[in-house]
Amino acid sequence: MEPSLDILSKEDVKKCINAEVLMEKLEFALADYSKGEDGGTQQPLRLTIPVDHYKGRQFVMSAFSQRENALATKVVGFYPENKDEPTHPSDIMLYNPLNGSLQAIMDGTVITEYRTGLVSAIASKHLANPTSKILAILGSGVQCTGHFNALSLLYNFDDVRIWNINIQSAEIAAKKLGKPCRVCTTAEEAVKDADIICTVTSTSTPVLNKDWVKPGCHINSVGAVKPKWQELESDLMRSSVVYVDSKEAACQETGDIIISKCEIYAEIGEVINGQKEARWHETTVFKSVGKLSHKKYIFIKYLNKLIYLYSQL
Ligand SMILES: NC(=O)C1=CN([C@@H]2O[C@H](COP(=O)(O)OP(=O)(O)OC[C@H]3O[C@@H](n4cnc5c(N)ncnc54)[C@H](O)[C@@H]3O)[C@@H](O)[C@H]2O)C=CC1
Ligand SMILES: O=C(O)C1=NCCCC1
Repeated sequence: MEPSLDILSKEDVKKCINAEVLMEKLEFALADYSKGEDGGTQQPLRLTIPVDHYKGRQFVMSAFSQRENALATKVVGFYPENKDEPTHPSDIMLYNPLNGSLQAIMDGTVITEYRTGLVSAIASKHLANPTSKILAILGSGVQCTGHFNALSLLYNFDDVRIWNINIQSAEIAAKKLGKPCRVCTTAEEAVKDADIICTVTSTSTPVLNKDWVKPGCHINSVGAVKPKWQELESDLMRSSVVYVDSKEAACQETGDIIISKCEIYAEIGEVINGQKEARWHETTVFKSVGKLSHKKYIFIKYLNKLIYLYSQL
C-alpha cells in the first residue's frame, strides 16, 4: 500500500501549536546545533535564490535531527512588497528519515511566526535583565505579534511601545495585541529606557541607533536578512555583546554582522550549553537570521506527532 500523505493548511497547523512546548524544543534545538557534530544534527547552509526581477527571494532550508528522528525542508519566500499576499509565503515538507519518502506537506507561515518569536524569547531569557518591564517593538507586521506573544510567555511587561514607518500599520498591530500599548511616532521615542527591544522590520538601512538605547538593554534583531542590509546601526553592533543563532549563517547572510564588522561573542546555543557566558548586565544583541532549519525541523516533528493524534480524534 502507498504511504499516505498528510496535507495541512494554515488552520490545521494553528490547531497543533502549543507555544510553551515549542519553546522547550527550540531551546534543545539551539543547544544541539551549537554542539556541532556531537549535537546529532545535519544542517547545511540554506540556499538563497534571488528573484530580483520580482523584487523577491526564496530560501530553501533542509535539515535532519537525530534527537527528533526527523528530516524536513522548509521553503520560504521574502517578498517585502506583497500587499494582499503574505510577505513570507512558506511551505514545509516532512520526510520519513528511514527511507526518504514524503510524509506531509504543511503551511509554513504559522510555524515561521511562532518559531522566530520564540527563539527571540529564549535569547531574551538568557540575555535580558530578568526584571525587564519595558518592551519596544520596531516594525508592526507578522513578527510584531509573534514577538509580543512569545515574550509575554516569560515577562509581565507594564509598558509596551510599537513603532512602524507607517503609523496606521502600527495602530492596527497595537489593537491586535490584546493588551494596552503605546504607538510611537519615532523609533527613538519607542525605545527610550526600554529593557527589551525587538527590531522586526523589512528595512534595508538602520532603524535603531546606539545613542537611543539604555545601557544594559537587550535587543532581538530579526530583519536585515540580506548581506547589504542593516537593521541596527554599526556603532550599536560594535559596542554591544553580540550573540547569533548560527555564526556560519550570520557571517554570510546579514549586513548587521558583515557591514559593521562587529565581533560575535557567541551563539545562543553556546550560552544554553554553558560554554559561553550570558552577559546580561551589559548591552546585548541577539542577531537572528532564522537559518536554523533544524529548529524548524523540531517544530515539524512535534507537529507531526500532534497531527497523528489529531487525525485519530
Ligand atoms: N530571523 C528570522 O528568523 C526571520 C526573519 N524575518 C525577517 O523579519 C522581518 C519582519 O518579518 P515579518 O514581520 O514577517 O514581515 P512583515 O512584512 O509582516 O512586516 C515588515 C514590517 O516592516 C515594516 N517596514 C518596511 N520597510 C520599513 C522601513 N524602511 N523601516 C521601518 N520599517 C519598515 C513594514 O511596514 C512592516 O511593519 C523581515 O525582515 C523578515 O524577512 C522573518 C522571519 C524569520
Ligand atoms: O528563517 C526564516 O523563516 C526566514 N528567514 C529569513 C527571512 C525569511 C524567513
